[in-house]
Amino acid sequence: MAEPQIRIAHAGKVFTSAGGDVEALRDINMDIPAGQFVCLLGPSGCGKSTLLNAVAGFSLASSGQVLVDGKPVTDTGPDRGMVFQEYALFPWMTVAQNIGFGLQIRKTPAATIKQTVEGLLETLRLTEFKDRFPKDLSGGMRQRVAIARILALDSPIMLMDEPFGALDALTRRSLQDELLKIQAALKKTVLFVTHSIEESIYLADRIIALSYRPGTVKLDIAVDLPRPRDASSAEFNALKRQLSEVVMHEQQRHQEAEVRGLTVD
Ligand SMILES: Nc1ncnc2c1ncn2[C@@H]1O[C@H](COP(=O)(O)OP(=O)(O)OP(=O)(O)O)[C@@H](O)[C@H]1O
Repeated sequence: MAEPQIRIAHAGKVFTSAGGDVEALRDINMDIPAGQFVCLLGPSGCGKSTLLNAVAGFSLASSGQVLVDGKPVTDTGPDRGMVFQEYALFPWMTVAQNIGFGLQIRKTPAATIKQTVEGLLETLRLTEFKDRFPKDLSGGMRQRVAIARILALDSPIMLMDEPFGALDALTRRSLQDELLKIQAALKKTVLFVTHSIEESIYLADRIIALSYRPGTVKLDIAVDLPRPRDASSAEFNALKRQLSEVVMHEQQRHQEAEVRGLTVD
């Protein structure tokens, strides 16, 4: 069998601070093949962002292994592009400049940058906004720019941390659909963090639900429903019920821990 593109083996993460240690992740194991769309699901504080950051190389695992294409992650890299919830765009650059920035850093020839940026502006329906600055865009458009920016670098892996969490329901659905189209066309591997059960079922080939602190893999399931997925179908709702039970249970542990001011182990 082919090597997985991302392998996480017995990974753990402990944050050390003056107030004491926080064990955010414990013994996380998963193999993700190239081209798979994986949603990491769980309530606030279960370690979803911590796990994504360990794959991105922003903040490394404190134990175990995180491998990308067989190599341990020790730093960020061009093979992994990240999209955050808050739109991490450069406010002083136009849409087109934001999209082309990574290529400019790589010293890509200007003609190639122009061609790539124009193609992405079209794919993400941003052409008429190319000369605007981020402050003059809606939230949905800013996230389109953020997606275009990592597509420009052609990273095979897209890491997305609640990218649509701040958007209204309609904009969110349209970006979800665009992302699915892009992923199907470009065969990217996507690791997508969300706390929305519905979003995870709508998007994912596979859903991995994490438990509340320390984050462990609570459930790892394939979603085989045909696309586009119908959120009102019986199959969709059966899966929603199954996942709700898991997530609600962890949410409850989170709330109890907050009330007691304690860490749940
Ligand atoms: N730098 C840090 N120092 C100490 N504790 C941290 C640090 N970063 C995260 N944590 C703790 O680790 C746990 C996991 O945090 P993380 O942000 O990964 O959760 P999450 O599932 O992404 O939550 P959310 O959906 O709220 O972003 C939390 O309890 C958090 O308080």
